Amino acid sequence: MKTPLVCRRKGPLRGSFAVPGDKSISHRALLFGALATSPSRVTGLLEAEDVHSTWKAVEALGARVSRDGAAVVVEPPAALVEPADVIDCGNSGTSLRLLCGVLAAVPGLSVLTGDASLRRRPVRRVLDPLRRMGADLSARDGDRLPPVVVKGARLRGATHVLPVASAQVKSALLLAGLFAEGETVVEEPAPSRDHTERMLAGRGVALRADGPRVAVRPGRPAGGEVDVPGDISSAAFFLCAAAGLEGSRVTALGMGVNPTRTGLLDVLRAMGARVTLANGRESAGEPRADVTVEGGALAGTEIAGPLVPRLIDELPVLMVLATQARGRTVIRDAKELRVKESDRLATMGELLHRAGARIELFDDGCAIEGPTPLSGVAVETKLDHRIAMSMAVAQLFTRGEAVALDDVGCVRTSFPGFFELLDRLCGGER
Ligand SMILES: O=C(O)C1=C[C@@H](OP(=O)(O)O)[C@@H](O)[C@H](O)C1
Ligand SMILES: C=C(OP(=O)(O)O)C(=O)O
Repeated sequence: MKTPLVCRRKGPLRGSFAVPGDKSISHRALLFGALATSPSRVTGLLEAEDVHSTWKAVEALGARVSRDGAAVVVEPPAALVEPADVIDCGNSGTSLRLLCGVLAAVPGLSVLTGDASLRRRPVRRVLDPLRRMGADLSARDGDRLPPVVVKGARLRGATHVLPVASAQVKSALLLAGLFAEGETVVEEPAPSRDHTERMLAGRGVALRADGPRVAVRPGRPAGGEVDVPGDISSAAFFLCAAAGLEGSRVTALGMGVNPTRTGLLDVLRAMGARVTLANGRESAGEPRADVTVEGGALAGTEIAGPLVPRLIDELPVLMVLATQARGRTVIRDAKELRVKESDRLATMGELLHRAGARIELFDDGCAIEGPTPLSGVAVETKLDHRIAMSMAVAQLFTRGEAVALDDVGCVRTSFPGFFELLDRLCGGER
């Protein structure tokens, strides 16, 4: 039995912080580096368990990944090789799904698995469209769940119309398209994060993106330099905490502000928070800025439609913030939350309800009526880092009561320094 972590911090939050590297871009920097025609040099890589899963996977496929001071160097093999063992993706859905697209074309047999959480997450969404390209994949429970077994095959391009917006599915298909004969087209119902498109196009791959439709032709990316911007999905916990706590002012330095990821900033503004961007710049095809959020009175808002893929991972902490806003916040079109590291709608719904929030759950979202003070709760984190961090933020909105987390190790998947940073921004008060 693990010792629970009891959160007793108090706001307001003040200060600036360097945001840890973007997880999505870090995965891609390693994986695309392994497919490249020359070495890549990555700075600002997120050092967290999910990214280390991709790191180990590309090594198993023949890439050499080494440290050079603060940089990570990826030396690609002449061609990817059959892995000698099962590839363990740990808790990382991005690693597993993107690798399906690559391994579909690697000669030999590969097996992808993960922890108990990842082995409950759906894979048919990548298996079915990859099969239409000639790929040979199968999975447990009638092709529903990992482990996934892949036999490398000759692939042909295809046009895919995705039923849900998913950057992981889109990326897996575009990666398979690099090895396929002819053109591969992916169309989404709404644009999801476009880091794959930016990085591949920036490295000379023949890729055209036109709104929610992306087309790619076969080819290998060139190597190159990637300076990974800070992850808005990690900064979100502090930006939301600051927005809801009067007297707060925090600045996230060097945060990625790719428009396919900044739904959170739009929502904070719509709720009445003051959000300002300074020092805007671009590197490796990705915009970044220093983003300041100040706390104040908030109002409820609506989150639905194409906004949802632009903030999908921020919804658990936005649910916490909604409990502090005056009026009703409605979240719709977010059924995807049910197939993340945990069923995030059910998990957050139950936790916030127990903490005293007025919350009604729908199949694809929820309605939250605020403001309500929260009370302390015991949290089962269910191997879900975003639940742990969201509930640590929830504690800041209690009247000093503690939130107890059964497991804090899960934050290492995306944000190993989370609790230390929370302490610092809260002035060290516990
Ligand atoms: O492509 C990516 O890097 C990611 C895509 C999203 O998942 P879906 O593609 O399942 O929406 C997101 O939730 C995940 O954290 C990272
Ligand atoms: C859903 C997430 O990641 P993944 O799908 O890569 O496990 C996340 O980080 O919130």
